[in-house]
Amino acid sequence: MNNFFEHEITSFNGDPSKNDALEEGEGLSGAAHNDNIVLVGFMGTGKSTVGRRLAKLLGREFIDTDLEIERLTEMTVSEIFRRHGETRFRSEERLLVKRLAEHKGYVIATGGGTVLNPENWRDLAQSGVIIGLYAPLDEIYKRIGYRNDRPLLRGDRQVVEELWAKRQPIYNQANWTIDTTHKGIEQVVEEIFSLYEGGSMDARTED
Ligand SMILES: Nc1ncnc2c1ncn2[C@@H]1O[C@H](COP(=O)(O)OP(=O)(O)OP(=O)(O)O)[C@@H](O)[C@H]1O
Ligand SMILES: O=C(O)C1=C[C@@H](O)[C@@H](O)[C@H](O)C1
Ligand SMILES: [Mg+2]
Repeated sequence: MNNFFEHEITSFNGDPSKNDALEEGEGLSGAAHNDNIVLVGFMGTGKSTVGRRLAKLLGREFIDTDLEIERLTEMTVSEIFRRHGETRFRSEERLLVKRLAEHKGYVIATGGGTVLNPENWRDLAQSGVIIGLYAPLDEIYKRIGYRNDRPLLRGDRQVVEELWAKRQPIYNQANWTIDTTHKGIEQVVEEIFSLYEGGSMDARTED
């Protein structure tokens, strides 16, 4: 367990503005600077896009678990789901997380379902700080609703809505949560960067 976990864990009550995990003057400072920075959140919240830019800004190695699984299996995520089922995908994810968590200094964009496995959450949390990216479902559909590369987004909206709602309490256990709804990608990157620099960004995410 490292210093990050002295922070209050957030509790989800349907309102991301209730996240008050970050106190004035706190940030990702000191020795913690080499810990992994792990982005979690629902599909389309920006983990991959933000993570890649953040890593570049910090001069860190960037790992996108979905892309890494695609590279290792030589299949797209959709292909894995279609040909072998979600269970196979989750087991690839689990194996990868175990290995990643042994490293330091990465920026890691997880897949939308990676941290639903408590063992993945535990390993990633032990390896660094977990930052939750939040967006409401309407916004997520605007961003990625037209795409067909996320098998779990292809179902009825009602089913996706249930999935989204069920997952929020899990994502909301992140050390910090950033509401990305009315923010551009660069702004989200900058907010995480400020945290990293030890600034006093307020994670309650007022716009
Ligand atoms: N803050 C934002 N504002 C507007 N569009 C965004 C924002 N963040 C991400 N996007 C866009 O949403 C799309 C999905 O982003 P991205 O692939 O980074 O999501 P993700 O969280 O990695 O999703 P997944 O869990 O499926 O991997 C991209 O087209 C990206 O440009
Ligand atoms: O939310 C999810 O469960 C998923 C999100 C994507 O990142 C991929 O990992 C895959 O499509 C499953
Ligand atoms: Mg992604």
